Amino acid sequence: MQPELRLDGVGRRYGLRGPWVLRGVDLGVEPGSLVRVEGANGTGKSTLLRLLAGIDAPTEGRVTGRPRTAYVPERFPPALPFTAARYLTHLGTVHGLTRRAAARAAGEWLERLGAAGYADTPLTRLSKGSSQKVAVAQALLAEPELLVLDEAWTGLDADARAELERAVAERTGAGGAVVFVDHDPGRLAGAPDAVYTVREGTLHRRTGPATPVPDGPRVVVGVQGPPGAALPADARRVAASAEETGPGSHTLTVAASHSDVLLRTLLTARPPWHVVRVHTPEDHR
Ligand SMILES: Nc1ncnc2c1ncn2[C@@H]1O[C@H](COP(=O)(O)OP(=O)(O)OP(=O)(O)O)[C@@H](O)[C@H]1O
Repeated sequence: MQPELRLDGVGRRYGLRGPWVLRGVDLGVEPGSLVRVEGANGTGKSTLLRLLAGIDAPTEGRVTGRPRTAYVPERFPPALPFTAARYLTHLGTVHGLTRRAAARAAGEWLERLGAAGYADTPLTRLSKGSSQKVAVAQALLAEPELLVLDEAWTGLDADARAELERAVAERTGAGGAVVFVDHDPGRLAGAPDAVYTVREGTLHRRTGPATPVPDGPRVVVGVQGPPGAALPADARRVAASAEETGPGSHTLTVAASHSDVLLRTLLTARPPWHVVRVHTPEDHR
């Protein structure tokens, strides 16, 4: 069973006498949960994410229950003498994959993110967007139990952004936790289990409805689950509404921008759900 990562009384300041950036942070990240972190510029979001990712240690307080963690930093260091594929394969082996499995996973993720054409390009010659795809791929390679994403969507093209949203749904669907910061308030809107704001040097849990599901076009999805199975929690969160229409049959309404994430969540559920029908609300009448 995957451990729950916990921060208790955590504080961080830089330098012996630097001001406290964060103090008194108590936070648990449950397996399978999606957590959004918000806050104004320079409030300490990246500091918190580095602590969660385990690449920085708190000045005070305790971090316990570290799961297998992967991290997409705000700035990815590309100045390494490797091609994208060799770099990712190497990192895959560092994460515990065999060389063969790492090479396969590297190829699959470059393909999914639309960067297969850059597999043999040295990291130093990649554009900013392609570098970001490598940064995302290195974090997803080994199916981490905790995925920490610091502005990971920034610089990606629309297809890769959608692919990363699907990857997040897959991780949480598989029981992993995902913590993310993103400047777009609509990112994964409606999906997070918890939203925290970094303000005045500490963390505040946002109560009330999480980020509202955006207005705009909707899609209606008819699904049939395995006998007796409850609708997967991730699907329930992404959907704007869900209605049980018969034994195992549900009709879900979802923002069109989130329909891909919803479908992927259902199709990758274990056991998978059968998508019976996808249509617009107008067709439904
Ligand atoms: N390595 C460091 N050394 C010294 N000070 C740092 C370091 N990293 C962050 N800080 C300081 O800590 C504070 C919080 O920075 P942090 O990058 O965590 O905030 P943020 O909310 O992620 O900001 P942004 O939204 O601009 O990315 C800032 O005052 C920053 O200057």
